[in-house]
Amino acid sequence: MSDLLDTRIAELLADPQWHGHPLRDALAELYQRYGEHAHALERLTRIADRYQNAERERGMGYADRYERQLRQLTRLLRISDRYQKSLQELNDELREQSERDELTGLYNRRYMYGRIEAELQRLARGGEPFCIALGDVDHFKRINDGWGHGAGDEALRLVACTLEGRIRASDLCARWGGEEFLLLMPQTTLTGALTLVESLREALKVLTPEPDGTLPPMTMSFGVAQAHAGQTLTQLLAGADRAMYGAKRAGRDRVAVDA
Ligand SMILES: Nc1nc2c(ncn2[C@@H]2O[C@H](COP(=O)(O)OP(=O)(O)OP(=O)(O)O)[C@@H](O)[C@H]2O)c(=O)[nH]1
Repeated sequence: MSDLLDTRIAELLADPQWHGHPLRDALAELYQRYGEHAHALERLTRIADRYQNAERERGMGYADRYERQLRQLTRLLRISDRYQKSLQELNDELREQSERDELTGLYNRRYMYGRIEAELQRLARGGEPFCIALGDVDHFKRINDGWGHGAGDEALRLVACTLEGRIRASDLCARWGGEEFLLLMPQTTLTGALTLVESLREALKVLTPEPDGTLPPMTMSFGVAQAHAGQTLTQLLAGADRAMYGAKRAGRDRVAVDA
């Protein structure tokens, strides 16, 4: 039955003026039967469709079915690969974040502890000499107090960038805390370390933290210590710290060695 006729009959049956008409009840019954038949026909068609699909499936050769399953499996594998890749990326990102200082992007103290410890173990097994240097920005408090914390942060980022940009790929630079930075120089003798740290000190002197030059030039004091076989991490760090405070006491803007 067309949709139009369907609507027309439904309207006639609903219209009160035909209530009591001798043909109305017959039409209503016919209409209901028609609805039931249409519903039954629809169900039969659905069953026939399913049967046809099942037949087609049975008629498919093993090779076709195998091909289809393989395609489904490949699709699943691709999805799982993508999922694993994003998990791996997330993992790498989290690890990277846990090793880095938020302000400067340099390695943090925790990461550096592990690296220095590993170098000490290498040295104890007869590895090559290595050095560390602890650097502290001179009179940094003045920058914070005079130009605000934001300018202080910017100055620290500039120092980090300068140090990081001038060391060798095998050297490591970390923000030790506050305005302190630590350098790890593997396979480096004391003479080599002093040459590098001196050049860093010189490079820092010419830094002007803001483009308009409103901040005073910055200087840093460094303490350098060479690691000895059998030394503990705490002993080595204490040596660099002593030397750095020696440099401060001697007038700042200099490099001192742990005797
Ligand atoms: N803006 C900023 N300031 C920091 C940060 N961490 C530490 N400081 C500041 O660094 C300053 C360190 O001051 P001090 O330890 O007195 O040393 P100093 O002024 O550098 O003087 P000397 O080390 O003796 O040359 C303090 O004012 C701290 O608040 C930071 O992440 N951002």
